[in-house]
Amino acid sequence: MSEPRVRRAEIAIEQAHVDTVYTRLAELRAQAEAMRTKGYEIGHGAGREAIFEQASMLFERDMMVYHANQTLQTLDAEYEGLVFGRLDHLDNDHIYVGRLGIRDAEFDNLVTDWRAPAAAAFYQATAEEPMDVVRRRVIRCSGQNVLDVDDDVLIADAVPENMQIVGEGALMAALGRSRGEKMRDIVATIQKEQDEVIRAPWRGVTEITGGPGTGKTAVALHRAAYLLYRHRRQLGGAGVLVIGPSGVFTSYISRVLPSMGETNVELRALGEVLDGLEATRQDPAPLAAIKGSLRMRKILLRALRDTPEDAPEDMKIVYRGEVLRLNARELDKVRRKVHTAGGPPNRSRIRAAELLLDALAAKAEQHAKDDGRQIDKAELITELGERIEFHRFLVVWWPILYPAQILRWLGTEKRLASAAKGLLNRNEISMLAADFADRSRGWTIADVALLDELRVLIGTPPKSRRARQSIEVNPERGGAPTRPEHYDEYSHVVVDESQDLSPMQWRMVGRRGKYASWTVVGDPVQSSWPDPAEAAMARDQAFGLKTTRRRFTLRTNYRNSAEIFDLAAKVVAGHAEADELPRAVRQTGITPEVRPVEASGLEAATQAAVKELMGAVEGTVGVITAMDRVPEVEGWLEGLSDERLKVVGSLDSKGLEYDAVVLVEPNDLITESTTGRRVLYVALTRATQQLTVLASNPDWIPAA
Ligand SMILES: Nc1ncnc2c1ncn2[C@@H]1O[C@H](COP(=O)(O)OP(=O)(O)OP(=O)(O)O)[C@@H](O)[C@H]1O
Repeated sequence: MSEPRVRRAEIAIEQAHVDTVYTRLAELRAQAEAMRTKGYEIGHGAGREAIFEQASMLFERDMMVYHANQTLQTLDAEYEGLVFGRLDHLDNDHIYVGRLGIRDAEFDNLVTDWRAPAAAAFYQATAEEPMDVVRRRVIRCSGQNVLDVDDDVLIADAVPENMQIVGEGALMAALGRSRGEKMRDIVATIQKEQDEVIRAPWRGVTEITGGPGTGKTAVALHRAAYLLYRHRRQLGGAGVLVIGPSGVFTSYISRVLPSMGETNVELRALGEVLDGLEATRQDPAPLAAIKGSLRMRKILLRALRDTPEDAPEDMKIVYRGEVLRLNARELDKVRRKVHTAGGPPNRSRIRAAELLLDALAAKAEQHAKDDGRQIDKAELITELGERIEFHRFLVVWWPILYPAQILRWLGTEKRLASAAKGLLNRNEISMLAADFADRSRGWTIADVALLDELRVLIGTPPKSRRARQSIEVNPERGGAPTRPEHYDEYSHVVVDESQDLSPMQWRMVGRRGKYASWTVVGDPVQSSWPDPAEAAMARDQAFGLKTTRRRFTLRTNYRNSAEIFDLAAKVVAGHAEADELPRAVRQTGITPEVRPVEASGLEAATQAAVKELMGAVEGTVGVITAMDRVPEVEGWLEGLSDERLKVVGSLDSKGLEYDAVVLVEPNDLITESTTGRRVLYVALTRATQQLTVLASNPDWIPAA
């Protein structure tokens, strides 16, 4: 048979199996629906039964509804091709590999879940170590239709006569395809070096390093799905948290886990880790460097121990006809004494009241001594402690504190200078105070870590502490748990772009992973954080005492064409060891264009380049520029609004990718931060197919 006919015949064979799978899926769905309905009926009968029977019925109902909902959720996930692989073994048997395990009514396997041990050979078998696999087939589907098949032969001598072989490389085909707005899963083409990371043990800390486009993010997400599948009992209940650099990034990766049927993973951007906040704004580099450093912890601690802004400066109270008075210095002494005990202020008001009463008693004793009298101290404390005016004083002198309020106080240069003595210089103090004083633009991403630190330092007032609930499982939401505020019991935490976390951010994330194992993804060469040693220390503290640490390095760049990556590698040549740069596997024959442009002609040149690239690629086009130029460049492109087009600042482009990129003024990226070349390297490695650089100054590219 000719190649197209063989291909068509093989597609038809796989289509028949895929049809069987979908028919079975519909049956399973109907069964789960029926179970849910039955569950609800049990609940309705409960009114007429004895109390203990009611309770057990309600429990049974909840469990049935919960399980039915979970099954439906798994079955209803938006699978982009439920079946994607087939392994033909030496013993002439074969299995299908898919996003979900499915058995027929006789309990025979129709599809093996990709995470099951039996499917491991799909990713691990090679011609050198074929693991009894003769042919590995990738099946490409759109919905329920098989579009194509692609084979690897692993034991050439064992191919039986009736076995047909089709295709020339599913991986290359997948890499060459145009990109949409959201990242896709890679279950069908996970490579061996990636599979080892995905299936590494769950305990301890797993570090994944590697250059741009090596699949670190993809691998970390598939690892989360794998761990939940294999260790659901240990990890599922407490939950998995995935931290990414920005909301744009978490939105970009948001479809990957649901497409594998995994909905019980929380994705949070660094600006959203603290409940109730969604910060998206980046600070300019010098401010971010201060806000992220560990010096801030000391500053915050001193700030919250300072006298609150509206606190009264002295206290007067009448006891048995005599005025007892505490002046500012005496009150300060009491305040310091309360803080010396080290408790969070919002939990220390009782202690503050006790010490104030002690100070008042000491005053009364002093007066009495001067007059040659005696007083009963216990009686005084009881009587004054019950007085309404004492309580009125206490609530303003020792108010309940709020994190945002403390940062606002630091907007006063004098207050900040006192809290930052010996830690910040005068320039830094003015810059930071001016920033905290101006709240008109909302919080920045770096502020969120400060607010979270303050939340813990200040403590929860006793009443709201009591109101904290444990995890509630809501069966109506398909089992997705509603977690209490500031939940900190995740069983596994994934941190992406970890090279950029500041020490204060590591502290914030560490708080959520006190009991967790970790997967930490990063590339030091792409770092925009200026003090890696301090960040490494804070990171190690976040991991706690966990001793097992394994590290994997991915070395193949699957995103960029080799031509694009060659250019990117040049700009970090002096900032990276040769083995820190990955190898790009795909040649396109299209070299990136570097266009010299007059600064005055940038607008027109950007519009022209964008139009060209929109015509040249099918998928997304990203325009990357320095952070503070984003609104200006957006203005230039207003007339071209198109869903495929996005303007993004350098720091916000981390982790993203586009079919084509227009990079506007690379020199601006270098000068906007202390790690400018590394940020430029990030920007240059976002394109899968085409890159155009518009530069009014050639300094950004080192001379050959
Ligand atoms: N085995 C694979 N099969 C198909 N596509 C892959 C594979 N590995 C990676 N990719 C694709 O390569 C691109 C880059 O992957 P990813 O974003 O995970 O890389 P990264 O290492 O996190 O990059 P960066 O450090 O630049 O953020 C993505 O489009 C991803 O889907």
